[in-house]
Amino acid sequence: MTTAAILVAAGSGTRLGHDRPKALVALGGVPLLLHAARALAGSGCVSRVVVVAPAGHTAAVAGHFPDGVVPGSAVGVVLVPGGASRQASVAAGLAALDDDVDVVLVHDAARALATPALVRVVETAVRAGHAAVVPGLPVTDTIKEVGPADPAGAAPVRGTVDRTRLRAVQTPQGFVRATLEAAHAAGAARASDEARAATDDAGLCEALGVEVWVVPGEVDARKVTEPTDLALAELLLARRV
Ligand SMILES: Nc1ccn([C@@H]2O[C@H](COP(=O)(O)OP(=O)(O)OP(=O)(O)O)[C@@H](O)[C@H]2O)c(=O)n1
Ligand SMILES: C[C@](O)(CO)[C@H](O)COP(=O)(O)O
Repeated sequence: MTTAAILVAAGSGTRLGHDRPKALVALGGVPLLLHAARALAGSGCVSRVVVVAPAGHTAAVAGHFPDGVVPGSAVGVVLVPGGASRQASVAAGLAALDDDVDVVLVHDAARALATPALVRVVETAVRAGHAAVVPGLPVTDTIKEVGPADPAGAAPVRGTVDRTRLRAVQTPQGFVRATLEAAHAAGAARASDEARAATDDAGLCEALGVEVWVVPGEVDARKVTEPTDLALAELLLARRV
């Protein structure tokens, strides 16, 4: 029984707007991807991490993992270059897993402050018998379904969704390896086109008819997408020390 993690870090970070790929942007002086890798290693349940690096930046990424391990741990790191979409990057990570791995956690470098405790909760739920597990939080805004927007950008409301039935899902997402591989194989045609690619791995499993389970997520696992998210992450990090 071996659990490995795929840490997807190959995105460009267009919405964050920095001069380097988002995963290499510093949070409290440490790159996002290193925060995320430390949480995976610190969970105690992850034996290896496959880091999916931005094309053209593999040397910079490797520099953060001297001796081929997550710093401060004995958890080995393998580096692979990413793809055109998040889905393609996860597929590249899947292809690099060792044969003994039976459970896979897929984690966004952009969710840098997800805690080791959350990693354990997800992994435990998979080991307990759920083939696909995602962390999620209740939605706090009222959600409207809308029609096409007019030229000024205003869109007509088509309805109000029952938010008690909704969850905003996070990573790490956990899977029985064979389930995740089957889901990626079935959805492979979508991976090269960002517009058609799955936005998360659980979605690929759902498309295959696999039941996906949600466990409680955490505020700290919020995704760094835009500059205000990075500012908020700095506050969350400062609160920890
Ligand atoms: N081709 C891609 C695209 C995304 N990701 C990773 O998937 C996670 C979630 O993606 P997102 O937050 O959307 O990152 P970016 O694609 O970099 O953001 P943007 O859309 O603003 O460019 C990130 O850790 C990102 O590095 C990846 O590995 N490969
Ligand atoms: C996987 C994810 O973080 C779950 O919420 C999310 O779907 C990533 O989406 P993005 O469009 O790649 O940021």
